[in-house]
Amino acid sequence: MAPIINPAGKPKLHSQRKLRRTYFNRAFAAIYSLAILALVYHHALALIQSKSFLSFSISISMLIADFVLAFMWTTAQSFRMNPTVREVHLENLEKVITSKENFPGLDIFICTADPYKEPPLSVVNTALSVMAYDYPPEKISVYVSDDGGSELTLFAFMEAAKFGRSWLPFCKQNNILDRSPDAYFKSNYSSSSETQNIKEMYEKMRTKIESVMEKGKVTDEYITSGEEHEAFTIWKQGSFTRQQHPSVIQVLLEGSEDRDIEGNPMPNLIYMSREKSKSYPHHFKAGALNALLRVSAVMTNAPIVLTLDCDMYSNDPQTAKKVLCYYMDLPDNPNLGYIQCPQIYHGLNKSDIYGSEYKPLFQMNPIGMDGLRGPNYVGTGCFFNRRVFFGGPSSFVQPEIAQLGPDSVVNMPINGKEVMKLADQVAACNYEDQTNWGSKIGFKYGSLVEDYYTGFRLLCEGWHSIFHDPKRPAFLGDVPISLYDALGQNKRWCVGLLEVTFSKYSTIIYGVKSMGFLAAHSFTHYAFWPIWTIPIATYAFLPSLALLNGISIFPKVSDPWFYLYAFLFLVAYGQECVDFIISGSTFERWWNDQRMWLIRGLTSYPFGTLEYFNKVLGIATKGFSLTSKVVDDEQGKRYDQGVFEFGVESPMFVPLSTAAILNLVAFLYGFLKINLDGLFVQMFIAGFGVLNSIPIYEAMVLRSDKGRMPTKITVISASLVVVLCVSSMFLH
Ligand SMILES: O=c1ccn([C@@H]2O[C@H](COP(=O)(O)OP(=O)(O)O[C@H]3O[C@H](CO)[C@@H](O)[C@H](O)[C@H]3O)[C@@H](O)[C@H]2O)c(=O)[nH]1
Ligand SMILES: [Mn+2]
Repeated sequence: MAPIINPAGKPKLHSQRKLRRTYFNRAFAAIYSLAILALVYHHALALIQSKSFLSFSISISMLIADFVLAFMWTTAQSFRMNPTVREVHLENLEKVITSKENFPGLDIFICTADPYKEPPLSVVNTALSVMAYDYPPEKISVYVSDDGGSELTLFAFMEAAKFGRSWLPFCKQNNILDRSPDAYFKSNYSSSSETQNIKEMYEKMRTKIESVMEKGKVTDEYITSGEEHEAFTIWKQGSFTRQQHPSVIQVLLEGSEDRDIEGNPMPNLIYMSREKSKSYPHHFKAGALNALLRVSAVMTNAPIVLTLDCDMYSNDPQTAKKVLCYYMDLPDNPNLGYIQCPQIYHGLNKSDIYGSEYKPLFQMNPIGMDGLRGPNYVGTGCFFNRRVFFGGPSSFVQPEIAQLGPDSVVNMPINGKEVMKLADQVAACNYEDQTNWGSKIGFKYGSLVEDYYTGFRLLCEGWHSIFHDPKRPAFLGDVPISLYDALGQNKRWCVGLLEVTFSKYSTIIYGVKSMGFLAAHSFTHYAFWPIWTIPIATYAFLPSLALLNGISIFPKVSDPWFYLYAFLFLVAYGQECVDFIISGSTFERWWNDQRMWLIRGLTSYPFGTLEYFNKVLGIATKGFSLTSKVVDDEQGKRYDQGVFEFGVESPMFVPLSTAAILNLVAFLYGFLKINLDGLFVQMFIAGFGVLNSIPIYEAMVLRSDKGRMPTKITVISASLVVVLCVSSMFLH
């Protein structure tokens, strides 16, 4: 293990600066806070003056809704107080690291969990893209964790190991930028006999992998050596299932022996599927990552660890070196725990209808957090200092066996008996019994957003993190392409976030104590994400229902208080929009992002909250439902055209459609009514709802494709609107 040191008198490897808008943001926040105080006063007044039970109930509902909005706005200001951007000076790196031997080792973890939801071919592409990093290959080890325990995935990787011997030298000699073969062959590369040749090899590999996928198992005709044959025998024993099987660890490439077709060393490539048993919890991805930490410690124990999801391939071969520009400064910054690259996606449709880019979450807010303690960990594209997994900077937690410690030096062949035996032992399902794994050591257990939770805990322990967001994205990933998938993912996040919110490591108490007010508040903003459902649902239903009953709940246009509402709404929305566009997006994408925020407020946020409470009460739990990465052709086409995909009879769509219909009814009613005095704001809100709901109406009425709104949902929702309207009439 090469030490990460920085010789004195070093050239500058990276620099940072505060964004110019910082001061504007701060002044602005002060003004907006005053407006919020005025609103509180206005609400208090309304509450005191309310004359009936009904008006009191309405006032208190609006007060709570606005309180939550104000709370979320306040926590979000932490992202705006000290935004910091960084730049690396890669050209100076070779002045600091003068020979290959001095590069620190890099262990890369790739997680996959289901060959049918995460096609092995694309996992292979991810692996090849990082195996081909511009970095000494003898320093790279790629570990693939297969929680699906699938021979199909192992087979795909055996093929990848063979293809890699040609692919790596091809990339390096031709200075290819897209080192995921799939991305490369989809780009407009210049054709030559060499590229033809390599493309043919890729196609051959692809056909093989796909036909094995179709068969559902690896039959003898695909096996070329006795060694391979032996590797698959374990699956042939009848008792092997994905929930119950012994660990499988296969070294597919060994750097010290295997060479590419040009005779250069290859990186290590290791396939592993940790042992699974129904009687032990496996902790989903966090469990997989901890098994990876241990197995890699036994084999290579590199000081830098990169975690990657199977659907996030490397888009820039220089990334590992760029990251070194931060790591080499470690002596000056001994608490640097991890370097997070943003999640950026390929294949988004032009206006990103599902807001899948999550631009604020993945690209804008981390800049703000970087100026505080550092960005949150987002599960993929993150380079860790291995040491962070063993306690805080000044409180080392010793693992149970010395070989797992960050300072242990491995000098045995990774394929040797001794190493393999130990690897098997640490990949066992009962290995973590009575140990600190998941609590004080490794990735933390207890939340479905193991990434957010682990990052938060690490920063609380005293580590810092850095946000690395170069112009050419370091990694590119897949997005969910149906509304149901997008919301399902968000729902899982909500469950995970609430698990943190209500744990003893809550961001508001433990967080503030450990990392200070502002930094903790950036985490609090996410911890409370699901409560956005309160104001969104209130605003979706209450103003419309009141409008239908002729009850005015906002100030008249002629009332000076009206301007307060107008200011609060326009300015908050305006600032979000401007920030969005400044950070390189479009108005259209911002519009869809805010629409998805509203949609989540009626779907994944409340349903995630429900699921969380079910889990607490011990009623059914879903666990980690994977986001599907497989694209149905028709569905893909609709996505590319920017058409919303409903299709599923999900209960989540019921509140959404109900609100959409109600807003339309209220808006039309208001339109026909002549005397609108005092109802303008409610008309505006209903109209805003209608504008946002256009794709929903289309899906209910105009479309006949498979992605339309299921009739059942439309009927239930329409009936609910009737019920709501009638019962509200009885209330006053
Ligand atoms: O039991 C499991 C479940 C999942 N995974 C892997 O976890 C990754 C993320 O799963 P995915 O279904 O793609 O979830 P997303 O919602 O797209 O992922 C986001 O949210 C997760 C937390 O909920 C983070 O772990 C991810 O990094 C982040 O990209 C994938 O590589 C899976 O193979 C496992 O290894 N084991
Ligand atoms: Mn994913």
